[in-house]
Amino acid sequence: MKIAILSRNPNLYSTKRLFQAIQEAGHEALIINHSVCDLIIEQEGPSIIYKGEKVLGVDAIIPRIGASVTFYGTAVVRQFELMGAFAAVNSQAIVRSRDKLRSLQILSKAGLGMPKTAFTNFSKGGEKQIVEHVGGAPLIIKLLEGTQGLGVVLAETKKAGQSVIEAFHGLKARIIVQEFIKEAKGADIRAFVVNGKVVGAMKRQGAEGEFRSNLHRGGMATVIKLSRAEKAAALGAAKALGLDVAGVDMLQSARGPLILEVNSSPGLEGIEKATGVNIAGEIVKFIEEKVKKKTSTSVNNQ
Ligand SMILES: Nc1ncnc2c1ncn2[C@@H]1O[C@H](COP(=O)(O)OP(=O)(O)OP(=O)(O)O)[C@@H](O)[C@H]1O
Ligand SMILES: [Mg+2]
Ligand SMILES: [Mg+2]
Repeated sequence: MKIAILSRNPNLYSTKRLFQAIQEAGHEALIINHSVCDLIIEQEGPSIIYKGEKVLGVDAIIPRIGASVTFYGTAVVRQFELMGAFAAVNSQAIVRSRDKLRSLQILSKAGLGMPKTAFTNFSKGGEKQIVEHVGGAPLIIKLLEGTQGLGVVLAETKKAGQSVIEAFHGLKARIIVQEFIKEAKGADIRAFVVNGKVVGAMKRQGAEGEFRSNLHRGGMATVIKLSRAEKAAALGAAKALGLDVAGVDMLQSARGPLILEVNSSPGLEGIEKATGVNIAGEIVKFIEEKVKKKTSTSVNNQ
């Protein structure tokens, strides 16, 4: 099988590990920088030109699309899908998961727990009311498309909350406002889901005095065994968003696990190092299973 990793940086831990896992399983591995692919769309069918040559014979792709290139990256994933390649993460699901608001709407419809969240259309003068919607202070304000913990603010008082909302809206930045989950104590849980199974889980504890647990913000990761409810929440979230490979972030609260967000290109370094699990290998196994099934159904249908 020929499996391509869509990644802009071949030196990233995740890219290197996936490359290695593909080769270890006896397949041909290649890395394609999606940001410099040209997409050709014509009557004879879709094709991709990469470094001056037509991309041919790719059986499956593993998209690793950074948040800043979601639009172009997902167009490339879609093109591969149209060309018949199996995508470990579906293009529509990536788009869905990138929008925090849309994801939370879908997760709430699926009956999953989450911090109470409010969204408003730059309402001038309505800041006080938004703060009340989520139960007053302390509260969390986040940019809709932030990542690595940047653009997440904790407001300790109602007044501070209102000013931050005003400031973001003044800059025309879209935000969500959320109840602050105190019991989480600056920690969150990352469950790594592959093909309807939790293949690894870690708890990330924020640095001293930091409410954000992101590893990029100095958080520390340790392996954790999930409760039954946490496992069910992680699997439910990945399923609701249509992601076969996902990093589900949850907070532990007095009312059970609360989903924060679901990542469609979750990093492998933190989770593999914390758990010792060969997560890259699990992703390759999943692809093998899907592509085999696809080939056998097409034979059966002939
Ligand atoms: N409602 C909340 N209550 C308590 N802590 C929170 C809340 N929301 C976020 N946090 C903390 O802040 C961190 C960053 O928030 P979140 O994951 O939503 O942002 P992000 O910038 O998208 O991060 P990522 O890099 O994981 O995409 C969380 O991991 C968690 O530790
Ligand atoms: Mg995020
Ligand atoms: Mg997060």
